[in-house]
Amino acid sequence: MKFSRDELIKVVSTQMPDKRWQHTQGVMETAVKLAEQYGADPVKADLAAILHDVAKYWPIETLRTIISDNQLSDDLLSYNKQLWHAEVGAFVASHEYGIDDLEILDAIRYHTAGRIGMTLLDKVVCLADYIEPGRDFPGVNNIRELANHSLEGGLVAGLDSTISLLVSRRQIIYPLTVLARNDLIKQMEANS
Ligand SMILES: Nc1ncnc2c1ncn2[C@@H]1O[C@H](COP(=O)(O)OP(=O)(O)O)[C@@H](O)[C@H]1O
Repeated sequence: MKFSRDELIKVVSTQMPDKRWQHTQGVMETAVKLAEQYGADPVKADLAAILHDVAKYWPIETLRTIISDNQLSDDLLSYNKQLWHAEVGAFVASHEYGIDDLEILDAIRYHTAGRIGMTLLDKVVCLADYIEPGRDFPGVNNIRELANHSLEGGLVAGLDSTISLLVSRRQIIYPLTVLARNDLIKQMEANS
């Protein structure tokens, strides 16, 4: 079944604490602005942002079951659980909320890890997740500043901050994020 935007907002907002819904609203606002600035579709950016964290607070065993029962990218299951909600979010958007636009589904799926060959919409949603107004972590203002001038530059700085954090905690890095970062740097070099 297809949901209206208002219906989506209602069903998604009830699946997370207020604070996370506020974050989602910040991502909606920022993703639309970035889409307008960098030539992505603002309507798709808004929908992907509404849904990006829909599964963030689902029980971890539910996420694991959905990923393994539906043959979603199950290499994810041997990496950080924090990555799982993005894959499940795309699945739920498609199977429960009738989103059939692959660009929107991919932007949800890759909003945390990134991927090689990120689309404009992937980049917008992933960067918006780093810099929405409610975010407050060391270096966020630098990422915001870079994002004013370059979508890829802002995103590389965002991914670098995640990679640095993981390195500093000696945590295992899901390699797709490193590949995404390298690919964005290549794109920037090719365009300079
Ligand atoms: N490549 C990766 N490998 C392992 N963990 C990762 C990777 N990328 C992101 N993460 C984890 O996911 C977290 C960010 O997930 P995100 O959905 O943006 O959550 P939040 O919105 O709560 O910051 C990071 O802080 C890190 O712990």
